[in-house]
Amino acid sequence: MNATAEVRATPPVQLPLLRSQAAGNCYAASALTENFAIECRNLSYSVKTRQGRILPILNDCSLSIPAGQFWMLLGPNGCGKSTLLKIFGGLLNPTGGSLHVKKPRSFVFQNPDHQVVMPTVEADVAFGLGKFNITNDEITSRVAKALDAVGMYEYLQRPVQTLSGGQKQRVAIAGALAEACEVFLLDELTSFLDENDQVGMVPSIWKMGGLFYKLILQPY
Ligand SMILES: Nc1ncnc2c1ncn2[C@@H]1O[C@H](COP(=O)(O)OP(=O)(O)OP(=O)(O)O)[C@@H](O)[C@H]1O
Repeated sequence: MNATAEVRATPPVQLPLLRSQAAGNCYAASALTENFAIECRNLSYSVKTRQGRILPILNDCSLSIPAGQFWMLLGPNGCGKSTLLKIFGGLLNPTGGSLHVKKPRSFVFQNPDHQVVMPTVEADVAFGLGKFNITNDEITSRVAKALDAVGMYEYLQRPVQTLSGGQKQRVAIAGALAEACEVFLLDELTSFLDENDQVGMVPSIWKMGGLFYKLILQPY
């Protein structure tokens, strides 16, 4: 991904279209601030191939995402959206540039099979809450609210292996919502959902996560 990637705000918040900036331009001189939910400057990421060649994947990516807003990053297949999101989620380390992401943050993978791991829907959504110092009642309440937000409350006791791909994706989203993180990172959140559900999901997440900062990445 280079300076051609676009970041667009999605409804309900309308924001001007931004473009990532080339290295050495407006961001080069100043330090990152904590004013943004996500901010990166001149970020790069490369991998080493089996032949020992350095393969650049991200090159000079700069963007600033304000807190409390819902953003979508659009770009063609293979341009580096997932890689950038994984860097924001702390799953990959950038090889260059600077980065600030508010914490805690939660990440929803493109493929829910990589995320939905517990035997039942209820257990899966509650899984990530084990790391918080909260009561069982609070866990039950958060699980119920998160499942309600994605239209899956009635599936509370369902074994996850009986769910469809789209239902699993909803459960994965509910798991992230239940954690009530500062930054909410969704990689192609609607890839397993049908057209109607895609339209409905964004407002549901917006409503549930009104206090969250969100970033969604999808191909054109
Ligand atoms: N570990 C790796 N080794 C080699 N190439 C990689 C590696 N990780 C990513 N790539 C390549 O980097 C590019 C960006 O991949 P990425 O998954 O970030 O793209 P994307 O924009 O999310 O694509 P899509 O819209 O198809 O999901 C692709 O060409 C991919 O093949």
